[in-house]
Amino acid sequence: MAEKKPGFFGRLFGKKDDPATDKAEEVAPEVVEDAPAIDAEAPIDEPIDAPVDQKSIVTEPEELTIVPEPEVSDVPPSQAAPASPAPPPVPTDVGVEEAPIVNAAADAEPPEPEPEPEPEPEPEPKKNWFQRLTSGLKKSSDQLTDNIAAVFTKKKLDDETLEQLEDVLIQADLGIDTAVEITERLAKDRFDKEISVDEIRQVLRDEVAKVLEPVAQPLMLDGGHSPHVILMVGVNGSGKTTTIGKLTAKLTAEGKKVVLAAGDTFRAAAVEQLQVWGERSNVEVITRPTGADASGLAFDAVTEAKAQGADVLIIDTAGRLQNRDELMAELEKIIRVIKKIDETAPHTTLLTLDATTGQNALNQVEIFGKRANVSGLVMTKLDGTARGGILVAIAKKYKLPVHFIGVGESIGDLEPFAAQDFAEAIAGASDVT
Ligand SMILES: Nc1nc2c(ncn2[C@@H]2O[C@H](COP(=O)(O)OP(=O)(O)OP(=O)(O)O)[C@@H](O)[C@H]2O)c(=O)[nH]1
Repeated sequence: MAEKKPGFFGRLFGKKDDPATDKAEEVAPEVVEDAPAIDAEAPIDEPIDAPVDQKSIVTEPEELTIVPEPEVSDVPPSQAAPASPAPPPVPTDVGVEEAPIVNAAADAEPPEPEPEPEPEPEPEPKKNWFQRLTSGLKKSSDQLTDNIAAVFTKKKLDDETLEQLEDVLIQADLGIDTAVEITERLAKDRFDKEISVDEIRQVLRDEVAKVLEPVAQPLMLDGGHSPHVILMVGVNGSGKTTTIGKLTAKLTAEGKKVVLAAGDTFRAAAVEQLQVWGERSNVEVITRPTGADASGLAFDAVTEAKAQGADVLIIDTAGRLQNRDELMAELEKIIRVIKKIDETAPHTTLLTLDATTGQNALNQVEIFGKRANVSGLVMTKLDGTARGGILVAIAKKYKLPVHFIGVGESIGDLEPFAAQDFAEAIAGASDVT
């Protein structure tokens, strides 16, 4: 398992001890007043499963990246806390004289014994990051290995099995190039020989790791910029805002002063969602009323974050489909406007990709890459998808750095991308050498 690399932000910025402070009052008052009240129905509430203990973020940054928030509970609230037994019914139609208390007690049936309280279920042992990654990618790896096993009924590697194996790998979204490389390597080394599924998984793991290693790069924050501007882009629902929330928690835990900008000015709920994440890390969220110009907000946010001496400004943007030309043009405008203040900004443009979208993610990288000059990727929702292989195809084709992957909705479910861990998890090969 590759070594975890928390602390790279610290190394880049040096040990500037500037814990984020509550800047909520500094948001322009008229903006706060204009902001609509939080809608209890809004989907933003779903991932917010427990308030974050801010002290633990600041004082125990190492823990933050590893220990997840409690999972969103499937247990309905009624079961989570057993209700106290109902009080005995009070007779209302019996007068005091007609119902002598002593006799009533003597005649009464012996009281039912108190039901034994249900034993508390054993708390699930906390999974480490690699275990969560492996269980997140289980669907992908199970499907892959089942299909490989189905191909290798004959045990001998011949042309037919190689061809079938290639199909299986392509169906797993790994991409044609990687599929061909894997089968070619097998053909070269093992043609006409007996081979087991484990041996194939081993080759699969090694080849996937080879593709991913060059792109597994930590997010580098350039301490020379104040602030380092991160622009978050991607299609609707790909996980931009959630990733910003998780990333902010990491950065503030390292003592960085972070400011957020709610660039999705189309949807009040999107602004509120970012505000909730901002509160969790106790950072300021710059907002404008719904319908305001997103590039104007970006301009103000860079100006404001600069004035505050923030280390990092993260600008959220509205989700947009890559084939909507006018929306992509709006994104280009946001970037142009940011450059008016700092021509080197945005210093990082992160494209969030939803792993469950499969092949369409390739097209997203292509178009966002060209129009927004994407500098790095975050792949979200790798938990529970059978399509995790797409990251391999993207890495092979575009060679863009992959900084983080998300395997859940909670604050701790974002980790720097580690090629070897991913390769092992997707090949289901942690048990083969
Ligand atoms: N399972 C899982 N869900 C995630 C992950 N990341 C985000 N989500 C969920 O995906 C949904 C969409 O996430 P958002 O962060 O709102 O996505 P967005 O890109 O900001 O969405 P728009 O503002 O509509 O463009 C939310 O329900 C998140 O909780 C992840 O890694 N795993």
